[in-house]
Amino acid sequence: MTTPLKNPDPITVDVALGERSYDIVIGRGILPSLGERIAALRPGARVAVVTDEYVATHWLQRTEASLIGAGLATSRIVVDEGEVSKSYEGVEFVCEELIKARIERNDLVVALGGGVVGDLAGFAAAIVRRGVDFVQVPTSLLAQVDSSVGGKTGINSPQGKNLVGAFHQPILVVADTAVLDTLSPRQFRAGYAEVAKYGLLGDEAFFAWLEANHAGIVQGGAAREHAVATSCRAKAAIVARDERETGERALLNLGHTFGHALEAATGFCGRLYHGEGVSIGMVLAAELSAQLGMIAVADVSRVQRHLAAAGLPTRLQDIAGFKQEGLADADALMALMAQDKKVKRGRLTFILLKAIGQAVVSSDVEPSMVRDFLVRKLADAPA
Ligand SMILES: NC(=O)c1ccc[n+]([C@@H]2O[C@H](COP(=O)([O-])OP(=O)(O)OC[C@H]3O[C@@H](n4cnc5c(N)ncnc54)[C@H](O)[C@@H]3O)[C@@H](O)[C@H]2O)c1
Ligand SMILES: O=C(O)C(=O)C[C@@H](O)[C@H](O)[C@H](O)COP(=O)(O)O
Ligand SMILES: [Zn+2]
Repeated sequence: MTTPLKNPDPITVDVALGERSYDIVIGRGILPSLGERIAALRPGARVAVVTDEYVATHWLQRTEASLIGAGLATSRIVVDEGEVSKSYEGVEFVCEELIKARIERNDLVVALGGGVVGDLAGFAAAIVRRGVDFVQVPTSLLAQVDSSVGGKTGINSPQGKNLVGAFHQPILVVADTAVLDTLSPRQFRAGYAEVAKYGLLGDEAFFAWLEANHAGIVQGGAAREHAVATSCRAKAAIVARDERETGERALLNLGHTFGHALEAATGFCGRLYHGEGVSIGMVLAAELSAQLGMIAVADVSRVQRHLAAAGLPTRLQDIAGFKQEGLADADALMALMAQDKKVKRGRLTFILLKAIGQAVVSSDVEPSMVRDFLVRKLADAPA
């Protein structure tokens, strides 16, 4: 695939949810069109832009210029970067700032940032005045392919990941792929885990395309837009069929039962980013699937090889200091997994692989088997 000489037209993906339907608009250099797009949907609305300190440095002025240029009044709320803002303190701060700015029910919140800002601002929008509309302007790869779509919003509890939140769909998603040029290489790679997830859970051809083209996504150009659009189409289709995760949507949690427990065990900090936990979690899910006789061992190796080739951690020992604290303890990880939102009547639910591109939801795995599996994985890993 070659880089086009000039920007092609943006790609629009529809999230078909009846009266809560919205567009995801994807394209290089489309941030300046944000104001016009919002003004067309909500003429005269006042807009509170929620962002984090890093994203603000690069993209806040251009975002505000676009909004003001379209005749929209703006205010700004800047939070600390990182997972620490997805907290009770973080949501209290954003809610109080929205109220102080007199954001009314007919006004708008714009979430300008990665998944942290999207989840946090979306949750604040869901609860301030019992619900204000919001627009997602995702600025990380992870947010463009995953967190800005589907309406899961929320914060972490000290006891686990995303344990307090609400379903609140945005009214528009605007993903300017040029914005990803300022993302750090490690954060770019972490977001890539969620891209690979779509291939693994339901699209073998996309996974094979990623094996050949993942470097092009980093470089930018048409491969990047293709990866973002393919991921958004896959997520939009699942969300449209199962908005509230009563069944099929759980497939989007591939790698997350293990991954969220690892994030909690490492204290939601820079030691392990969400996408990195998902990468290790997807390899663990594939290995568990192989142990259950569901997937060929050669396919598990293919999963691990591709994620490692993309520069992602794939083993427990890839986590800095993993033998410390609760991380190297199977019982502590089991206790963290017991808080997973997919747990039903105390039973863990896993997303398992029958093949690359064929994931299934299972509540049939015996906890003792999972524990033994973790004990073995931890014992295999060198200190
Ligand atoms: N709601 C969902 O469906 C969903 C889906 C996947 C992940 N998530 C959540 O998303 C979060 C992870 O999101 P993330 O990986 O985007 O993390 P993040 O929001 O912390 O962003 C990663 C880092 O990159 C910086 N950044 C973002 N965009 C940038 C840009 N364009 N230029 C320079 N720096 C930039 C941020 O300041 C931050 O330091 C986790 O909390 C995860 O649970 C939610
Ligand atoms: O949108 C979904 O559904 C997902 O599961 C996407 C995940 O990538 C994302 O990390 C999500 O926040 C996890 O959801 P949770 O319900 O397990 O907190
Ligand atoms: Zn995720």
